[in-house]
Amino acid sequence: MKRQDYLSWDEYFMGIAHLSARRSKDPNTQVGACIVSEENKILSVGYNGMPTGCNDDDMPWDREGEFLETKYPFVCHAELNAILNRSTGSLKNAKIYVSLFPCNECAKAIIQSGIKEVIYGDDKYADTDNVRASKRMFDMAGVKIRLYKKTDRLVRIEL
Ligand SMILES: O=c1[nH]c(=O)n([C@H]2C[C@H](O)[C@@H](COP(=O)(O)O)O2)cc1CO
Ligand SMILES: [Zn+2]
Repeated sequence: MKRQDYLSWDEYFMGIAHLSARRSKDPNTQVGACIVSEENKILSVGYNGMPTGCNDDDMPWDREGEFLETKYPFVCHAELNAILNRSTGSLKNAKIYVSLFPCNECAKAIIQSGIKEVIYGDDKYADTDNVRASKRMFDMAGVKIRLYKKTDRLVRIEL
């Protein structure tokens, strides 16, 4: 008989999103994204980080202060990185697993790339206009949004 406790597709892809987030240097919020095709094949992954060539150690990671002294104008979001990391082929009808609900800028990129479903783990910024704008655009564009349902399964990987 086959194993019964194998990971579901949702657990597998959300797990990869969370593992990718562990690469993030952001001291406050680590975000990971995993894009998969309609056939559940992984197309791309990403996490939030500074643009290529912009040294992590020379960039600010603060949340407050002078705008140019914070991370906000510089950091590349996990979803955008995952979209841009896809070297060839289209993302039409793909799904994106993200540990955090996408901001409005990422929502635009998600819609324009042809992604049709967003499965998110956390929505801690739900009360912001940013996220309200995302939801409005997803709704109008016919992009399905779905909260990832936690299974309480713990996966321990020895590294
Ligand atoms: O959808 C997202 N994707 C994403 O990668 N991020 C990144 C940008 C920042 O590095 C960090 C948010 O930082 P903070 O929670 O401290 O404001 O998460 C943030 C959001 C939501 O705004
Ligand atoms: Zn974003």
